[in-house]
Amino acid sequence: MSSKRVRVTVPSSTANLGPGFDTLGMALQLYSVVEMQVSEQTTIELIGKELQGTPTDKSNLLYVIAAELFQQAGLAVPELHIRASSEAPLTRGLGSSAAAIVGALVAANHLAGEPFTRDQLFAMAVKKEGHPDNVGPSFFGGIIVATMPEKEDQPIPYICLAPPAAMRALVVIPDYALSTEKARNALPQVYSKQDVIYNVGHSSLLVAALAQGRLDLLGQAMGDRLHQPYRAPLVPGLEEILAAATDNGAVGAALSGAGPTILCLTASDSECERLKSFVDQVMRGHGISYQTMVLQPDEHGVQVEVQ
Ligand SMILES: Nc1ncnc2c1ncn2[C@@H]1O[C@H](COP(=O)(O)OP(=O)(O)O)[C@@H](O)[C@H]1O
Ligand SMILES: N[C@@H](CCOP(=O)(O)O)C(=O)O
Repeated sequence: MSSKRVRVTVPSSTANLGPGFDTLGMALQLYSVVEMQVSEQTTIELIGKELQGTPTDKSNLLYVIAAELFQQAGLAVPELHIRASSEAPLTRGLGSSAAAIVGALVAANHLAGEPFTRDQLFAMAVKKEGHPDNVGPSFFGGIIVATMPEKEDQPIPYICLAPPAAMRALVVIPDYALSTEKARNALPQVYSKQDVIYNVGHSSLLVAALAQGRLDLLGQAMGDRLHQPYRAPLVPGLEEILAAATDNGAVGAALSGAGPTILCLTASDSECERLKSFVDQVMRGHGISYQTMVLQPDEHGVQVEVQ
């Protein structure tokens, strides 16, 4: 077991990108940091306002995930000093839980002497989250197309695409929380054939458009009928922004992850000001306070430093 301190930096993610429910996601330059070191006693230090209210005992997600990794490696679970921070707000649809899981797995794997490969860690993270679209970008960076394997013991099949160079993400982050669990519970159990065909077509077109840098097609390709219509009642302003973002400077728009953050993609930084004033009008109309950030895609994924 290593006695060194490991520092892991993990990008946030915006999952689904509209029609790619549970299968598509993009990493963003908005980071979580997890530092971990074997210690005599477990202490969890959470830095910054975003992690306020998160447990600082052994029920903390970071500790739970690290402990599970040591157990799976056949090692005794050590006491740990964990220090963490998050630039992304939690429960907003920017993949904070996925980033925490990835950060804790990678840090603990390092302390344990690297018993697991990157693909095994990815599979462990996917098992925890239940879908690969937010943990994939946090691990690998860029745009990830992934699906669940046919059999449980098979590796997660994925492809990583480089985001189109000039593309920017304007994220509209409301000041209220919406847990992924609640937003998943809003979805139906069964879909019509037409809606399934609609999403297969849109998701396929979206992946091809992103691969070829065809930002002009995103507005159409980002249409979705599997989750956004059912989550819209939980996210005031979503319907209006999805309907008119492309008339106001965006090349496409979607609910980010399970929401309530709304993602607007633009072809350059210069389109963002016009888009911000449109978003402001919609959100004020609903009396929702929010913040916006203009983010570039992250292309590196998780980064490890041993100190
Ligand atoms: N750095 C962290 N440390 C501990 N728990 C975390 C951390 N980041 C996220 N979480 C947990 O993940 C939950 C948010 O997950 P979720 O509802 O899926 O929203 P998100 O869209 O932000 O991933 C938080 O309420 C918290 O329990
Ligand atoms: N496909 C999932 C993605 C959840 O992402 P998160 O960032 O909200 O955790 C879903 O839409 O439920």
